[in-house]
This record gives sequence, structure tokens and C-alpha cells, in this order.
Amino acid sequence: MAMVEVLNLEKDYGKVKALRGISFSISEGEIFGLIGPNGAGKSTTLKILSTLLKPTGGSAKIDGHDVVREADKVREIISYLPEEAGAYKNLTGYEYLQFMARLYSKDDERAREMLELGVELSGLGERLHDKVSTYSKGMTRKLLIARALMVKPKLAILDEPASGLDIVNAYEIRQTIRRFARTEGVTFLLSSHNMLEVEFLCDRVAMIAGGRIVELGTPKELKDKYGAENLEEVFMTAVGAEANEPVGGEGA
Ligand SMILES: Nc1ncnc2c1ncn2[C@@H]1O[C@H](COP(=O)(O)OP(=O)(O)OP(=O)(O)O)[C@@H](O)[C@H]1O
Repeated sequence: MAMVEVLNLEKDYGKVKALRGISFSISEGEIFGLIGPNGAGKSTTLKILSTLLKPTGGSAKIDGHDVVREADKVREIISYLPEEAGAYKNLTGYEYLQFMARLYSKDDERAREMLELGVELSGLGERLHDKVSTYSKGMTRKLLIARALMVKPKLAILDEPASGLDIVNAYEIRQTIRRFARTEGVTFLLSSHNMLEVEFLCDRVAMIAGGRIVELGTPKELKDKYGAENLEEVFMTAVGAEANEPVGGEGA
């Protein structure tokens, strides 16, 4: 059974058609990337799969559970990291991870294991004992990624995991995700604007523009199909100028 099954998903925000019927599935243990320009519908897709938004049409299942009808079940097996997330600034990083671990598990031993894993995944060392308010953007993002992964979800949904970070922080975050995915067999769905990032991380990618999936395949399949050297070239050929067309209302 697929870990994620999305069928003809549609989402309207009033007159704005953010998703116009997208379908894809993700196998267990796969790292799947949604790439596309601003406004393509990436965050909307991730929010629907995280049960934060209801679709206008179509359906989505995670590990066999419908994201609308069985939202509670879905929430138990996913971790979602929004694009613009914050941590409690008055806590230290360590206290934040500890708080989240206790929230997730009533079992002391399990909470302790989560915390240990979170500490390791964050890579923040001694700085974990400083207040989150003193952290750089990169450090905060590392803490949040650690929080999302330490619970070992069946599916980790990460919106722009390394966006806006410098090369070193972005590199470290990508390494953490890849290592974690390979060792723990966790399924990942992530979004990105960064073609290099998805090429490095993802087993398969869906290129999305204007609320539609334009291409879907492994990075190699897509590059071969377009005779391209990298995914950026594939994207520009497959989507090109269309990528910057505004998402229209009815009839668009
Ligand atoms: N709450 C909202 N109300 C109205 N329109 C919205 C809302 N959220 C998103 N949209 C619109 O839906 C479309 C898809 O937005 P979405 O945020 O899913 O795109 P995205 O691919 O994640 O973009 P970005 O890369 O900029 O984060 C855009 O046209 C956006 O303006």
C-alpha cells in the first residue's frame, strides 16, 4: 500500500483555483519532492495532507486514512513543518525539545528516547542550552527539523525545509534529512524552489505549476526525457514562462 495517495485534489480559495486536480502517490520510505514557482500550490497541497485545510474536491489518504474523515488518525502518524514556523523563544532549545517530546509521549522512556534523538538531530551541541531567542534562522530551523523528526513519524511533511538559509546550514539540514530517511525508513514529502535541493534529496519529484502537476518522475527520468543536465533545465523546458502566469479565477 502507498504511504500517500492523492487523487484529483482540488482547492479553491474563493475564486482562486490553487489546485486544479492533482494526483500522485508516494511509496513507503520514499523521499518525494514538490517543486514549483511561487503560488504553484505546494503549500496548499502540504496543508491539506497535514489536515490543516480541507480540499474543495478529490481525496487524499495517508497510510490508508482519509485526511478529511480520519484527520485524527492522520495527525498521529505525520509530522508537519510549516514554511514559517517558530519555536517558543523563551525556552532553551533543549527545553523546547523536551516539552515537545513529553507532549508526544506520556511514556517517560519513550519521551527520553525522542529527546535524545532530537538533541542528536539538531546538531546544536552546547547551544541547545541557550534560549531560542538567541538562535540564528539556521539554528532555529535545525531545532524545528529535529522536533519534526525525533518522533519518527510515518510521514514527515516539510514545507521548504532549507529555504532562506545559508549554504552551510542548508547543506547540514539536507544531510540530516537524507541520513534520517535512509536509516529510519521514514517517508518524506517536501516542497522546495531549489532544484539542487530536490535533486540531491528526492527519489521522485513532481513539478507543479498553476495548481497542476506538469511532470513527475525520478530526477534521472526527467533529465533523460528532456535531454537536460539538471532539473532546472527540465523545469524551464517543461513549464517555462507559464510558471509565472498568475493563477486565474473561474474559466482561467
Ligand atoms: N489563504 C489563502 N487565501 C487566498 N488565496 C490563497 C491562500 N493561500 C494561498 N492562496 C493562493 O493559492 C495559490 C497557491 O498558493 P500556495 O501557497 O499553495 O503556493 P506555493 O506553491 O506554496 O507558493 P510559495 O512557493 O510562494 O510558497 C496562490 O495563488 C496563492 O496566492
